[in-house]
Amino acid sequence: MKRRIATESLQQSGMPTVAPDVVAAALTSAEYALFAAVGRPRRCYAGETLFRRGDLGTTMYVIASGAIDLDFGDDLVSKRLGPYEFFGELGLLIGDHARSADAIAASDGELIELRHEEFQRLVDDDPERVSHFLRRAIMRVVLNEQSLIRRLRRRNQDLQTALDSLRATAHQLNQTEELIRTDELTGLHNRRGLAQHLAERRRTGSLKGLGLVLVDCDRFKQVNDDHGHLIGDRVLQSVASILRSVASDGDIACRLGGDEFCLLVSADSRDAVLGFADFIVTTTRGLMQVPRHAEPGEVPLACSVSIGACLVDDARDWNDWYAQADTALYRAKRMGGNRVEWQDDAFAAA
Ligand SMILES: Nc1nc2c(ncn2[C@@H]2O[C@H](COP(=O)(O)OP(=O)(O)OP(=O)(O)O)[C@@H](O)[C@H]2O)c(=O)[nH]1
Repeated sequence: MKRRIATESLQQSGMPTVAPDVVAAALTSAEYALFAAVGRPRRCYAGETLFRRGDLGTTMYVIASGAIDLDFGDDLVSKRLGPYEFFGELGLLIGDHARSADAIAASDGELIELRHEEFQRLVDDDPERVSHFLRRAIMRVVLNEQSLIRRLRRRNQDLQTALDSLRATAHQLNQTEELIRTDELTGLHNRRGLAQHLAERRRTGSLKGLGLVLVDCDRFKQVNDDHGHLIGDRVLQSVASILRSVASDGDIACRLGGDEFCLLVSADSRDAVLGFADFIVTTTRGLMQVPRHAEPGEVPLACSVSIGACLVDDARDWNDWYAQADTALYRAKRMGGNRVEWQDDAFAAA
């Protein structure tokens, strides 16, 4: 029954059909009698190692009683062989072959050892039976190799699947991290994103030559009150777009919360920082004047903004820079908004 199943599964797998007795791992009783007549009997004991993977060997073994475990290592399936089954035949057939498995006795038992001299006597005594045995032995090696290749392929596929799923998870994590540091409404960095950016710049020593532009919408509450929250959102998005258009690679535009934004830009002089700030104020002003014929009522595209600007002292931290820029922003608000104010470091310290 076992033999029939083995042949059927081979046919299903598209491999060449082989006679059932060729596939069998056990010797026929005639073969066993022949091998037993010339081989050397040997006792083995549970746990005894007959050979290790990689050992060179020229002896073949037939099991007379007991059981032997073959362990091919590398997570491959181990095999347990019983009476009449044989192993180690490649060593005998091709000479000094590196063993492909550990062979360990699973119980006490009897083995028949065959070395080259004994095998030569077999060939002389019964060449026909030995030739039949040889064909089987070779076919068994081929089948074992093919089954090994199939198992390795399957393992490879499993690994590939695991790798794909790891990649997908890493991608999702990246996306989640991106979401965590991004402001949902405007797509700018949020405070967390800004903090990460600053920590990274401090770590790499690249906080020199920066300017801070602190932006706050003027009378934004009124926009919400007059036109509703959705229009308010759109106005915030317009301001965010202007900041984004100014930021180059390495700069960071951020929504600090509500209607407050900031831009941290590469700039090594007051004029350079003021250039960015003026552009933002002028552009929001310009947007407020764009005619909106398609819109019912006077729905604003933007609102005016107040800006406080300063140069960043890399020996200090965010709280100091923010306080410095905020001093200027507060002044701009007090003066009616829609303008830029500058704050020197010395003035902040005073
Ligand atoms: N539409 C909208 N409104 C927001 C959002 N976040 C905060 N706000 C509103 O923004 C308004 C900010 O109001 P205030 O802090 O008083 O500032 P302001 O009205 O601009 O006044 P000044 O800064 O003094 O010119 C509040 O009414 C908040 O409810 C948001 O995500 N969307």
